[in-house]
Amino acid sequence: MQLSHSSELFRAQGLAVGEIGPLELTLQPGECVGLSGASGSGKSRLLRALADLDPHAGQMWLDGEPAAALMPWDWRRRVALLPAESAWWHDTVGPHFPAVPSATALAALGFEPAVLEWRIDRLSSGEKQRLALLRVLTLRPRVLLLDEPTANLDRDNAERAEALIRAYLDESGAAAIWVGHDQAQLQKVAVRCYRVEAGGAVREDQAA
Ligand SMILES: Nc1ncnc2c1ncn2[C@@H]1O[C@H](COP(=O)(O)OP(=O)(O)OP(=O)(O)O)[C@@H](O)[C@H]1O
Repeated sequence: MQLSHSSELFRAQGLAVGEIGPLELTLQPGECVGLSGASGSGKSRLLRALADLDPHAGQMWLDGEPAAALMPWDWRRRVALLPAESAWWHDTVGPHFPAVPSATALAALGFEPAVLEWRIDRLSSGEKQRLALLRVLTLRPRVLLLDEPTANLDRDNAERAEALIRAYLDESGAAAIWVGHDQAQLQKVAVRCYRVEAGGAVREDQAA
């Protein structure tokens, strides 16, 4: 089925993984929505299902095209997951980037270009988190799946990350789903919020 809502960027219909869901969600260009819930409620599993990384029920569309029409790797490049714990497999930072990030982009998260030469084993958890955010943005995804993207950051760096993500959504027309525990932050960054309830039901959070 092809969808023809001209301004609709993304749709998930009946998305469920195990007992988590179903999630009914549409995203417009530039929108960021929040996803919260108790620890272990299933937020990360839902993000992995949205990235088509794990088997799931339901259907998804991007720019009107069904997920099934795209190769899984192509879907994951367009609907890109920033996991809570990033993976690093080269010795230094630079080779992990599909395209060299600009000095401006690095500076936006507090780095000098020399960071690209740094060894991975010297990175702090917050440095890894900021660099992983820059890395996923270089893919220029249409939908960003953000799993607690500022959990390891101090307030200044968290605000820098929030501003960079907002600037990317505004400039590209992409959308984001932001998993977080900090309700004040979610209210600031998200246009609306969903909550994974005990038992796995996902509801729009009217209190947010
Ligand atoms: N492949 C899987 N199959 C079955 N259960 C799983 C699988 N992966 C994770 N789980 C379980 O599902 C539950 C939800 O995990 P998930 O990582 O999605 O929680 P979360 O809401 O993101 O939690 P947190 O806020 O602590 O990061 C956990 O109890 C976890 O052990």
